[in-house]
Amino acid sequence: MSGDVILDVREMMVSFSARRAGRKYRVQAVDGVSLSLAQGEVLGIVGESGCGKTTVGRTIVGLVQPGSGTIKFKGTEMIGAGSSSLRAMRLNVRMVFQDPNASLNPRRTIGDSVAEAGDISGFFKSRAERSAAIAATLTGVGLNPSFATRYPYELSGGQRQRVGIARAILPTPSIVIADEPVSALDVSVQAQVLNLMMDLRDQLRLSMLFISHDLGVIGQISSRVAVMYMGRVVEQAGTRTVLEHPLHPYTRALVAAIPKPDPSKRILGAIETGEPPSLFTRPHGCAYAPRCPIASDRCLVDVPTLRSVGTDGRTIACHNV
Ligand SMILES: Nc1ncnc2c1ncn2[C@@H]1O[C@H](COP(=O)(O)OP(=O)(O)OP(=O)(O)O)[C@@H](O)[C@H]1O
Repeated sequence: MSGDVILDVREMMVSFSARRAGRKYRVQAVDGVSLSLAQGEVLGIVGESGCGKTTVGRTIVGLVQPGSGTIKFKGTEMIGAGSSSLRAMRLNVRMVFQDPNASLNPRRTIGDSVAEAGDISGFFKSRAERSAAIAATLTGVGLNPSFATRYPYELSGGQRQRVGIARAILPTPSIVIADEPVSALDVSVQAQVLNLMMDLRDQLRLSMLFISHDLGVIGQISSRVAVMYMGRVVEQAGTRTVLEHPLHPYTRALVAAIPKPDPSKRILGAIETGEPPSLFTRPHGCAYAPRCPIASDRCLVDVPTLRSVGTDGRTIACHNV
């Protein structure tokens, strides 16, 4: 990784209480995740539904409290920080949510939604400045400024997600955490919204955490990828390295599952053949062992920790590669 680190997460642990068959459990949604993000970098976080990706993003922006760990934004610890540091961080680290229908208030105009963070923080000096900033931001995400007086129901899904992005970039933050920002959209619209995010990354010099279950989508926008499985990072490396030479057996299964133009060349990975994981029945050793084609006896008892492999900053948690 090059450049200044602006976000540094160490050993993040997050658990939730859950009920199953009348009994109360604590499930460990995030189990010791460490990540860092450099200025202008896009780090993809990929993994199956329930692996804890969203919880990592929501914890970084302060929507979920971690059990332990550290979250440093530009060198300042955010967990337990005073309200002025937290306010500054909230304005600088913003989230684009998966479902623009759920994240936009149906009773607020688009302009009011886009200006919300600026309004709360006292960013705008005058009504005129506020209106101009809304118009410029809507234009920047490819929407006509006249959308400011409209309501979410008047917009298509793709337009609503553009509003979701506009909300996250006014005022301009340092970091955008995009949680599955295209997965609720039609395939034809996905590419347009992805292109918009890449343009904004370049124009505004944004750093991004880009969360997706789809390694194909992650591959288009991210410079590095962290692969998560059951609350842990199992492999982290440059995107090309991950896509062209995946090492962890789970990463290999994810890469094999990326749709190929020729369906006969599509390999069925273990991810499609094994049992999906459950946090209620976490295995003792490596969480992936029950689905892993190369698991050994050690994997059933001993949790692998991340170690460096090779020279390009790749880390991997596997006993057998
Ligand atoms: N508020 C909550 N209360 C209880 N359990 C939760 C809560 N939020 C998440 N979980 C549980 O934590 C685990 C991780 O969820 P999370 O949403 O972070 O995963 P994910 O990888 O983002 O999956 P998805 O793509 O389906 O959102 C899941 O088992 C989920 O049910």
